[in-house]
Amino acid sequence: MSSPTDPIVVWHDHSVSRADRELQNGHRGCVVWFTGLSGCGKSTVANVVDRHLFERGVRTYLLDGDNVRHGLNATPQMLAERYGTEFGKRFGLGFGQQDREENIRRVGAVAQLMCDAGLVTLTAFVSPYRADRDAVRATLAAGDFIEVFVDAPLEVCEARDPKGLYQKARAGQIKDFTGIDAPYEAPIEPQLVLKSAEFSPEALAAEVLRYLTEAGKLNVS
Ligand SMILES: Nc1ncnc2c1ncn2[C@@H]1O[C@H](COP(=O)(O)OS(=O)(=O)O)[C@@H](OP(=O)(O)O)[C@H]1O
Ligand SMILES: Nc1ncnc2c1ncn2[C@@H]1O[C@H](COP(=O)(O)OP(=O)(O)O)[C@@H](O)[C@H]1O
Repeated sequence: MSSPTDPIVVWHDHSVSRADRELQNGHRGCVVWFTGLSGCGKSTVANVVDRHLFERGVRTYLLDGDNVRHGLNATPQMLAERYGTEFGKRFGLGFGQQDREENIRRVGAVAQLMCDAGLVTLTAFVSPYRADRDAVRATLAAGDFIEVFVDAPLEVCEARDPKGLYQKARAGQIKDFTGIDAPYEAPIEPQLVLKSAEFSPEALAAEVLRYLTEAGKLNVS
């Protein structure tokens, strides 16, 4: 686990450790990182996993791209309404490569804090760039980052198109749309591959729960 250092901003150790929290929770903290094309099923399967874990008494939380982009990683337009255009331009995030890099960096830092707090932290972001996902993995201890590739063919995602975004992207109304005119770099060695064009959300969620159980994340023995 590597963290940057700074002579002015000095790390302060907590009096309550991650191990203390995991013992109280009765399970480990970790980050379950769902990645895949828009429309592949990240949010759906992550929500099913979230619900099952919650019902089993696991302390869990779900960070979803669409939602985080309304607050922590709001768009320039959203920020401009309250903070002004210049502020929005400087801190708001769109979908260019560097904005996506910053989106993933910020949410990766939040996921690291939640993992350290002993939460099973689920993240559902397109996160198309391998380097961005690898940078998050590098901030976590070995085994804490569980990469889940939600794998559906582009044509299936486009046929689903629940928000009509593929249609707008094809019409040139949205630029830099993943899979259309922006790349998606599939994971090379993910911990899990979920074939979301072939199996139901419940079946895919069961695969994730099975992995977490077998990896020892859902107990502290
Ligand atoms: N240009 C472009 N490319 C991809 N996706 C777009 C774009 N514009 C808007 N959207 C909608 O935003 C959601 C993706 O946000 P993410 O934060 O997950 O994207 S990323 O990780 O920064 O690539 C994604 O949500 P999901 O469909 O749930 O994946 C899209 O609906
Ligand atoms: N395993 C699945 N099988 C069939 N349809 C699915 C599956 N997972 C998701 N869907 C449907 O596909 C669409 C996109 O799902 P969503 O979870 O929003 O994808 P993402 O979060 O990756 O954009 C939704 O209409 C959803 O109901």
